[in-house]
Amino acid sequence: MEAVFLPEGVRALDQQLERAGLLELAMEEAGRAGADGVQSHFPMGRVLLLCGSGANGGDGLVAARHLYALGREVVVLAQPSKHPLTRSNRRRLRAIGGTVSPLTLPALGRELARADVVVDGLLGTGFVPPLRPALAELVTALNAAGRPVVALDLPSGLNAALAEVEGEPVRAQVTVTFSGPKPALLYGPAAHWAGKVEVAPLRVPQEWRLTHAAATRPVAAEVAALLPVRPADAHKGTAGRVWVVGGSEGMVGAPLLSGLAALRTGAGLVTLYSEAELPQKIPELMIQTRPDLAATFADWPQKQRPDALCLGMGLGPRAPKLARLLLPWNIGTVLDADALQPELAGLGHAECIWTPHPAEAARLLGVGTPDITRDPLAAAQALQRKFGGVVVLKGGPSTIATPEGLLVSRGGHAGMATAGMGDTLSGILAALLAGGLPAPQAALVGVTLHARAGEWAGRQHGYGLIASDVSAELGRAWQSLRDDLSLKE
Ligand SMILES: NC(=O)C1=CN([C@@H]2O[C@H](COP(=O)(O)OP(=O)(O)OC[C@H]3O[C@@H](n4cnc5c(N)ncnc54)[C@H](O)[C@@H]3O)[C@@H](O)[C@H]2O)[C@@H](O)CC1
Ligand SMILES: [K+]
Repeated sequence: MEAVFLPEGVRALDQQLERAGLLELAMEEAGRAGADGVQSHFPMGRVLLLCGSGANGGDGLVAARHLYALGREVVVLAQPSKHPLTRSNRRRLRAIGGTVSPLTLPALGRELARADVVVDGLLGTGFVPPLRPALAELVTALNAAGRPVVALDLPSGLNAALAEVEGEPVRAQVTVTFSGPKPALLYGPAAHWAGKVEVAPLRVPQEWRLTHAAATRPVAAEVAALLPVRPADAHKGTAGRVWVVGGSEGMVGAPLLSGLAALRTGAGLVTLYSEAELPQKIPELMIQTRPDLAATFADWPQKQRPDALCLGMGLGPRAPKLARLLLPWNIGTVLDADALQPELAGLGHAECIWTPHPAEAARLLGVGTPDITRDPLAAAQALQRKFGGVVVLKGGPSTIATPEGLLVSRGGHAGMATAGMGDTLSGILAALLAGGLPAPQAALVGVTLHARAGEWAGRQHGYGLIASDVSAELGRAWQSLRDDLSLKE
């Protein structure tokens, strides 16, 4: 389980490490991980290390010592520092023969011309934006030189907490981040400045990391362990009955995509309820057309209710009314598209999953879309508190808010930014709920399967993949996730 950190969490963890007498060792490990990152990605040539005045600069000085000890040609330009560990690591570097020169614009210009790779140890989680002009000038010169950069913890000038970019941060090819990733390394546009992100967890107790984490990012084997296993005597009635309630005049494709995905995720029986005529394109889907769905469901006998509902895709303005009617059924319920309306605040129960994309999330919270995308963790949490149940804030990556905390998903790719992808996810989630997974687990497994199926489909179709290609790959995604589990065992 990887921990996702905000700056305040890093500070609290540092204080705990300091009390235990471990902070110096943590800096040693961080700097060494940075040096290893340079060695594995840029094993040749002269290394220029830029070190700031805080602990990020201290990590840079440790990295310089390791690289020097490995025989690399090393040049260090550093700002003056009052930080005790940064100062002691400057002394250690000098003690083994390394040199440290003042970081000035002319010195930087001279050394950039001779450097093969640059290590950015200027600013980490202690950065408070905006970048002061003197440092901003250095960053601009560094980026303009076009040398490959390995950033320590995060590219200097990025606000670790946010996905947005203010001013010009360092552009890195590789970022070695410590303890766990920060939101700026996970979500675009900030993450685009970080290049390839490698996590060096540092050998601190896992509970300490998790205590101070803002969110967690489960590894594949942890998600795979949640995949439901069906008993050998399963039949279509026990494999989960899903109702997809959606579609309207001119919007008939969306519920079909959800239904297809539910089938491909293993739902035993999938029925589509719609007020519009839906084309019978998939013979395994049962289609029920009713002139007035609210009247149909109003006195539906409890015994004949499905195991899970998938509500809202292409449903139109009647969606909130139907949601009000169906949420009290208290069964697994996915609310998507037209069912994502602010008037439903507070109606979510433990087994329901709301699946907004950023624009829908903005509508639900009454804010602008940029307010959602700059801070997806805060947005997902605010949605969960306002609506109840579980929230999947869709994106690359998706953010899952449960009553117990926040999760960040892995996987997926830009080719999945096409129409119908959300309908597919909703169907997957409904099938997992119908199969008996509690909503928080269904959300995590569903988002992961969706992303992985998208990766498989992307290998074949590239940016041209369409939503039904993702459903077609769900079986392979499921299987490959299971394989991750057996690799771990
Ligand atoms: N638990 C962890 O994750 C560990 C983190 N470590 C490192 O510690 C770093 C955090 O260290 P610090 O809290 O000392 O902070 P930083 O080193 O990130 O930055 C603090 C320094 O930046 C300057 N600064 C802040 N805002 C600025 C601005 N707008 N313009 C110009 N300069 C600015 C401050 O004056 C201060 O000197 C992490 O990023 C990481 O590199 C490791 O050393 C040890 C373990
Ligand atoms: K940095």
